Order: sequence, then structure tokens, then C-alpha cells
Amino acid sequence: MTVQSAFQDEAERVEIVLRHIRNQLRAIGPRYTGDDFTEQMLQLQREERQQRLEVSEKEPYFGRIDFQEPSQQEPKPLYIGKAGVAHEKTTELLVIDWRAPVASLFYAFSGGEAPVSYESPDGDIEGTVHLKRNLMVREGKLERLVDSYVRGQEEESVTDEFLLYRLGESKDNKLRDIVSTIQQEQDRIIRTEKNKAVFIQGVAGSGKTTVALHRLAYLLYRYAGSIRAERMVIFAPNRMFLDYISGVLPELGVGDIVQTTYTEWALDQLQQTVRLDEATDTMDYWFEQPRTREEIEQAPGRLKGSLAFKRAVDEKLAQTEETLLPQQSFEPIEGMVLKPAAIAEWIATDDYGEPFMKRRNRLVSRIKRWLESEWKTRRLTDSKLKTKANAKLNAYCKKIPSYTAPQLYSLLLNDAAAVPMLSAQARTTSIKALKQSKVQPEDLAPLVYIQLRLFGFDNPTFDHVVIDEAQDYSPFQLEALKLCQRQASMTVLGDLQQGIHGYAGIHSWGELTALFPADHTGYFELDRSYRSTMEIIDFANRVLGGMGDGVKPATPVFRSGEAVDVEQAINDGVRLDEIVQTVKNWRNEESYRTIAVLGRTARSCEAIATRLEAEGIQVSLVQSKQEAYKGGLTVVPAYLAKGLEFDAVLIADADQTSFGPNDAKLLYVACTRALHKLKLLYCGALTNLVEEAVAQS
Ligand SMILES: Nc1ncnc2c1ncn2[C@@H]1O[C@H](COP(=O)(O)OP(=O)(O)OP(=O)(O)O)[C@@H](O)[C@H]1O
Repeated sequence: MTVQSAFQDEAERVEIVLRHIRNQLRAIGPRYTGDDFTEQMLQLQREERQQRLEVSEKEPYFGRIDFQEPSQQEPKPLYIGKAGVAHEKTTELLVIDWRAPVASLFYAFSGGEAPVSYESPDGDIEGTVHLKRNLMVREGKLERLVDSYVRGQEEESVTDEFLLYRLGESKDNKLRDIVSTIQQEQDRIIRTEKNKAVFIQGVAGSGKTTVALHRLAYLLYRYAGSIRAERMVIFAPNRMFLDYISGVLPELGVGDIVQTTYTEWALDQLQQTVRLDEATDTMDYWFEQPRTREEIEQAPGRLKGSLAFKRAVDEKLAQTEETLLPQQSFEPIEGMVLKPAAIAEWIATDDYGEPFMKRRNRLVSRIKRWLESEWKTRRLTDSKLKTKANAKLNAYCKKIPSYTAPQLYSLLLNDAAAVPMLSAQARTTSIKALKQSKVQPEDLAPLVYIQLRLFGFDNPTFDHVVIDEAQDYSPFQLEALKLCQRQASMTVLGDLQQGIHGYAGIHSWGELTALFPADHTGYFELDRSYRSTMEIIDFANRVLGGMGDGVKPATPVFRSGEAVDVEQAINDGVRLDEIVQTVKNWRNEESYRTIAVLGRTARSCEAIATRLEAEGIQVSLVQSKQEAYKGGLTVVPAYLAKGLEFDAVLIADADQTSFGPNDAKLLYVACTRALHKLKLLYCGALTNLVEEAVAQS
């Protein structure tokens, strides 16, 4: 078959399938708005179906794989799309959902004539692949067809032409789905079984965030009925990042997943009884001035996030549990005595493993009931005596300890011997702040952990938890999250090479993987970077120097682009002129839809934005509490750009003062934001990190 006739056949099929989709959309009928409950439920189902069909109408499918099982006469073409579509009359599958077991063949197959298999609910199904074809449908028309495998034909090239085409496209302001080009190593992670803590160490641009979002969509499909979207949660570093990734799940037909930051979630759990101390902006402290390695190691975030600190909290909680049993008898009136031994028996028989405060409140109710029953048994009627007895009851119950999380935390901080890892000054500062209900970010994990241990987790437990940028999390943060799941089901992703928040986060993955049983833990590495050109990745790898942390360097996909530019400006005025000129030039390039100027500090970014605005250039200046990501031309401090990407990136102050020897990871983050073009500008001495990178090239 010629390429033209294959294209013609496929184009006709696209039209036929689209006709079916549109027929089904029409058949859905008008929206039900009445009060009948059953009809309302049916309406919800119809809406979900409508959403799926609308997704299919935009792009019915993107791939075809011809598979033949030994029992079949000939290979069967299987078309893979974002959502499954069945023939409305015959129920024949016109399109197979990308998450279906058989669709894994499309992603896992990488050529060769040997039999392959996929895992189905009935066991492994073996067969041979005859064709693997990528199809690009836009606005209802077939635009592109690429065969990456035809059985019997010599395999021409190992590069995935279709992938390169997708990667070469320019970016708008949102992350996109990648269902049509998911790579084998990514697919394996997406399809990992649910009840595991899956860790992903992936280089910058390896698709970690994207893969985690696709995994959520996969889990919802694979475990439909047993897990629910509203019980799944994504933890992201900030609101702006959540905005940036907000398009992917709806594109995959998934809604309702909780998306939050650890800070927001923790403050909610604590019912807003504390607030973050605005006076000390952590980012400002750690990024606006150079900090030493020692300062980072001894940072409060490292100490309070450690397992040693959690042990201290556990110890205090255990001591608290012991205080539940009153030491004295309760004697509301003479001769009516409730002895500690009797209470001890109640406590022992009433122990359903519930949190301390629930047990405490139940004990108080039981003592009250005891008094009432004694009153009735003895047929007492004297109301004065009753009032007196009730006053004694209240006094007795008040002595049974009752804590809020901040109170118990304060008790711990006041006990110097219990927290030897904290300096007297660190303790006093925290105690003082707590008195005004103020906390630092590093106090949130211990506080929320105490809250959950005291009161339990009232919401339904999480079916699945995704933690993005997990290298910035402490072991204690994950310990608190573990209390919100019956069995760990997590996707934890990050990159140690981008660990710029070392003052709070981990320094090796072992710090987090050790929190889960080995047989319920998966560890994956993604080394291929899909975001940036080869030139940019090579340059960024050199900036980072030795990898350390036991992590491999990023391997670029074979996508070549322009060389990285490093330019000196003779003084600061010229540097600002050059920034303006570069931005103007880049804005004339049609392929650069998103451009970023990255500065080392928030202050330097403000100066750049002011200058650009004075030239009449509209700028989006990103600050630490930003909620939305607007795209276009962005001026952003390097430490806030983590997770984002832009067609072209200008690093505006690549000098030695701005990027000192401890800033390799920060500069690496900055460089790896660029998809197609990277330029570094400096005034005075070039940072050694780049000097060495250039010398190595
Ligand atoms: N299989 C793929 N096909 C097409 N594009 C891909 C693929 N995998 C990743 N990408 C693209 O690579 C870019 C980087 O993806 P993503 O932001 O998920 O990576 P990341 O590992 O989370 O990066 P970082 O650590 O730098 O935040 C995105 O534009 C994404 O669409």
C-alpha cells in the first residue's frame, strides 16, 4: 500500500468515526433539570459521557496498532484515543481508551518481529505486531501519518519522528497531555499498580509532572468503582504551578481531583488555628543572599523535618497517652466512688486504636453516664446534692488532659531535653511565635502530625496522593500524609539535581523511601529529557558539574537547536539595554510564544520588569505569592521558575556574585526551563559555574 492510499484510507476512517461520535452526541438529548433523584443521577452519567465524546470529537484517536493473536486469521487494527468509543448499534470498539490493557502495546512496542504480550484481566495475551502508526487529527481532519513500524519492512530509524515533531512545537501557557507520545519508560510508571509508594527521580524535563497526572487518569480508569477522583490529591509547590498544570486533567477527561499545596492543606487540617508568620519570608531569607552549606545543614527545616524530631513528637504523644488515666478516685458524693482501677478497665476495653482526644472525650462521657446511672440506682432526688455532684464531675473531668495540636507542640518545645536537636534560640523563637498563633513552614508537618494523632483524619482517607517536587519535602511531611491513608498509595516525584530548597528538603531519596515497606515501594529513574534541545541539556549538565547524589545526567532526545549564547555587558546599563533588545528580537520570532527573563533575586527581577515596562513592553512579573501563570513574557526569579517551561529563556545576571559556588542547582534549574533557546547575560565576572561549563565544551 502506498503512503498516499494509506493516508486516504485513514482520512476516510476519521470521518466515519467522527460521524458516529456526533450521532452519539446528538442522541444524548436535552439536559434534565427536574427534581427526580434517579433522573438527576442519570443526567450526571450523561454529562460524563458527553464530556468524553466531546474530547473524542476534538481528536478521536492518535494511534493505530495492528495486533494478531495466534488464534486469529489476520491482524486486527486497534485505534487508540483519549477516550474509548463504541459503535452505537453493534458495540464494536471504534476507538480503544489509551488506558485499556491492550493499549499498552502501543506504548511498549519498540519494533522487532518477536511475539509480544500485554497483561489483561484474564492473564497475559500474546501475539505479534504488524503495524504501529501515529496519526494526527486536528479540527476533524487527518493532518499527519507516520508509521514507526511495518512488519516485514526494514526499520529505518530509531528516532521517533512523531515525538520530535511534538517536541518541536512552541508552548502556550499551560502544560499539555502527552497521551499520543507517552514513552515506554513513562508508560511503565503510569501503569504501576495502585497500592505502592512509587518514587520517581527524573531529570529536568523528563515528564515527571506530566507522567504523574497521566497516572491519576490511569488509576481512575483501572480501579473504577474502588477509587474516586475527589479522594485523590495533588500536592504542588505553589498556586501558580497548580494553575500551570490545570489543563492536563480536564484534557484527559478527569475532574474533581483535589489540588493543593502542603501549606494550604496543613493549615486547613489545623482549622486555621495558626497562620504562617508573614514577617519571615523563607524564600526571601534563603534566596536573596548567598547562604553557606553549614547554614543549610543546620536549618530549622532540616531539623524539624527529620525523623529524629518525629521521634521526639511520638515520645511526647506517648507520654500524653499515659496521662489519660486519672490518679485519683472520683467521689461526687460521699460513699459514691469511682476508682482509677475501674476507669483503667474502661480505657483498656474501650481502646479501638482511636486517636487520643477521641478516647479522652469518650472517657469523659462514660464518667458522666456512670454518675447518672449511680444516681438512678440509688433513687436520689436531692437537687442541691445533684448540683454539687455535677460541679465535682466538671472539676474531675477538667483534670483529664485535653490538648489542641499547638498546645501539645508548645509543651514539646518547652521541654529542652525532649528536643536536643533544637538550639535554645530556635525553641524560644518558635514558642514566642506560637503564643501569637504564628508558625514557620517547618512547624506545619509536626503540627499537622500531632493534630492527626490527637483527633484523627476526619475526611475520607486519600485513595491516592501525588507529591510533585518531592525533593523539597521532609520525611516528617510524608509521615503526616501517611496518617491520611489506610495503605500507602502515592506517586512521589522530584529531582535531587533541582534540590534548591536543601534547607528544608531531602538530600537523598533514601530519606523518603525508608518510610515505606520495601515490598510496597517502587523506584523509577527517568533520564531522558524531552523539554530542551540537545545544546541546552549538554550546557545545563556541564553547569551542574559532577552529579553527586548518585544521580545520572540528563540525556537529551535527539533534537538539535541553536547554540547556547553567553554574552557579557560592559556595565549594568548596557546589560539592561541588552535584555530589552533580546526580548524585542525574540518577540518577533513566531516560534517563541512564551519567553522568560530569569533573575537571581526578586529584587533584580523587579528592576528588569520596570525597565521593560518603561520601554512599553507588557510583562508578567512573578512574585512568591502569585496565583496564576499568564504565559507571554514572564520575568521571574530563578527559584520560582521551577516546574515551568518557556520557548526561550534569558538568564539576566549570570555573574559570579549572583551565582556563587553553591548555586549550581539553581542555575541548572534556570537553564533547563528553556525548550528551544537559552541565552545568559552577565556584567563583571562570569559565574565560575558557566566559565567551567564553557571551558569543557
Ligand atoms: N512523552 C512525551 N511526549 C511529548 N512531550 C513530552 C513527553 N514527556 C514529556 N514531554 C514534555 O516535556 C516537557 C517537560 O515535562 P514535565 O514538565 O512534566 O517534566 P518534569 O520532569 O516535571 O520537569 P521539571 O523537573 O523540570 O519540572 C513538557 O513540555 C512535556 O509536555
